[in-house]
Amino acid sequence: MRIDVITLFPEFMAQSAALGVVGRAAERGLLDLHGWNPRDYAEGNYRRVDDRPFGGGPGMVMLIEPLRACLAAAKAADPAPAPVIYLSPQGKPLTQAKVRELAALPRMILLCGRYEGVDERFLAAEVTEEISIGDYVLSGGELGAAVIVDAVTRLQEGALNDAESAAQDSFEGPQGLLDCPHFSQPAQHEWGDVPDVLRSGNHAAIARWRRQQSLLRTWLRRPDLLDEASLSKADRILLDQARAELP
Ligand SMILES: CC(C)(C)c1cccc(C(=O)NCC2(NC(=O)c3cccc4nocc34)CCCCC2)c1
Repeated sequence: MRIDVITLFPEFMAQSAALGVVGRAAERGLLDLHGWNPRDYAEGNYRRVDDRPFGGGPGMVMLIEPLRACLAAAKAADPAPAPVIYLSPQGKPLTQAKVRELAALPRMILLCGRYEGVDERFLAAEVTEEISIGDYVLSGGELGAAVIVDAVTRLQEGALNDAESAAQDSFEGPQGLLDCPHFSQPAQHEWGDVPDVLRSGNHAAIARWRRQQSLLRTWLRRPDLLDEASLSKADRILLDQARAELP
């Protein structure tokens, strides 16, 4: 998949895509990531990319023309059609379903805002959709772009090895439940012992315990992710039992 990121800080994107799974996928040619800096397309000797907002108020606004020229250059770099996605607090919340949809595309262009944002006329004319990674104040859209690059790259065929794929599947699960607790060495520790079932070698009991923990945690911490109506009978019994055992 090709991803072009329009950002005043292309080095940020390069860094965040150089490590781990994403870095490896890029090496394998599964991800073709390009950064484009609107400042390289700004006219005049000051190469302005921002200016003061009409109507007054604090801060600056990113100008139309440098973004327009920068986007045109990015589009021209590859014949494949690409949605132009603006990372924005006004966007639709990013979900794994959306990540799967984006991961299936041949290409996408991500636009990152800085300052107070982008001239609305550019958004109206050039942006396909707006996506938000969460409800908090950020300094720029680059972290949102990095989130999308990571989440989408993990889903590229061949990006994950078998263990990583299994982990991804467990995260994504049929219902998208929260993860169960994880333990490793030592079995005994001053902060507690590993639950006996995990050391029992009884794989059915282990799978049951993990499922029950995921169900219980999702119900306790993120009931919005749990659609109890669509739970299987077995899952409903596991959850009821776990709730009954709560102190
Ligand atoms: C949500 C909240 C608190 C009500 C809110 C309300 C109003 C403004 C902001 C805010 O943060 N403005 C700054 C700005 N943020 C983002 O780009 C951004 C923020 C959050 C999730 C994102 N996902 O992608 C991009 C995201 C970066 C500089 C250019 C203008 C946008 C926040």
